[in-house]
Amino acid sequence: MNVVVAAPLRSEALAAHAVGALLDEVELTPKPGLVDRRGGGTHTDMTLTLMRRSAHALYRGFVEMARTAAEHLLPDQNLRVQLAAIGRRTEADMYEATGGVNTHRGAIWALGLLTASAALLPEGSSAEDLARTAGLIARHPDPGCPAKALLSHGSRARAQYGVPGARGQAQAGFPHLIDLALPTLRRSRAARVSEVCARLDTLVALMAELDDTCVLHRGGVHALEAVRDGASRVLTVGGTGTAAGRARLSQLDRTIASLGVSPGGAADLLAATLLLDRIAPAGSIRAQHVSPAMTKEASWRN
Ligand SMILES: CC(C)(COP(=O)(O)OP(=O)(O)OC[C@H]1O[C@@H](n2cnc3c(N)ncnc32)[C@H](O[C@H]2O[C@H](COP(=O)(O)OP(=O)(O)OP(=O)(O)O)[C@@H](O)[C@H]2O)[C@@H]1O)[C@@H](O)C(=O)NCCC(=O)NCCS
Ligand SMILES: Nc1ncnc2[nH]cnc12
Repeated sequence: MNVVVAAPLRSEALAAHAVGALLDEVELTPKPGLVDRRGGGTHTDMTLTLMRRSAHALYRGFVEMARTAAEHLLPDQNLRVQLAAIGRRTEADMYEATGGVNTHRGAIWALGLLTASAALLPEGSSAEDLARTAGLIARHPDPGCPAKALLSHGSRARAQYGVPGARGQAQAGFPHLIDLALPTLRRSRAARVSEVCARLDTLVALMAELDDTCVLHRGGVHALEAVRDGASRVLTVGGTGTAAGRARLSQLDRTIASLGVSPGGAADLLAATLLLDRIAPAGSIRAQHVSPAMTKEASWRN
């Protein structure tokens, strides 16, 4: 049964799910190269405590994004402008909480867009509809984007290697979430591996397919190929729920440590997957099954 929650409370519930998904991601262990319960991975400036503090600091921004979207009704240019302003304020909250470390910039982007689209659509909407609507919002231009944004690691990697990066992923409606990560999470669960292994399989599936600008920025194409190849090798022997898969995950951990890279984009998309899993459970309704009477704004969802 879907419980309809009043808009302000729903915004807070969505924000709590977004923060919960970020915490679930960071606590997941062992994650190659990333911050987890073992330590900072290949990051010299991040710790588990810092990542937890960062996740909590984003709550206010996610509430604001959800409230703004709920009041707005349409995924239009105006909403994009408002979300970008809130997104930049939320980045400032992150930097304040972390003493200037970029812990969750990509996550603010991905989970912010998904939180906003969940607030915009009827409760119980499917993951596909949430991701597609997030993509509609992301495709509008961002006139407030400062010139210095072109100097970000992601922008440089996109220009140098011609990959779509975090922006392209969102604008395409998060295909890696819908076609890869969420199906992997649910398939692994159905195979009755532990929840930790199901989440690790999801991370590894993302690492095997993503053009992660974090990896490209630090290690170039050679490192990206090594990461993707090592991750595929975990999956080809049945994933992290098998002894062979676990051995290959350890090998991937060593490879990534020796390359000194970090799959930060895959980590963000794992958190986004866990958010969708929380707010759009398997079997949730698709747009074509939503009565137009449920919302005046049904047309843009079809
Ligand atoms: C559109 C924006 C995402 C800006 O994008 P851009 O590419 O210009 O900027 P980046 O700052 O590089 O952010 C992209 C981050 O997204 C993650 N990511 C990477 N590849 C992908 C991918 N293929 N798909 C999805 N997501 C991806 C990744 O984030 C994680 O890594 C961060 C650490 O990165 P970095 O600073 O490079 O770290 P280190 O390697 O550790 O640095 P050194 O130690 O080497 O110095 C970490 O934060 C993770 O989150 C990419 O980094 C968007 O941010 C934007 O426009 N924002 C403006 C506000 C806005 O519109 N908000 C919308 C509100 S809903
Ligand atoms: N666990 C993690 N480690 C490093 N960077 C990240 N970005 C998002 N999650 C991360």
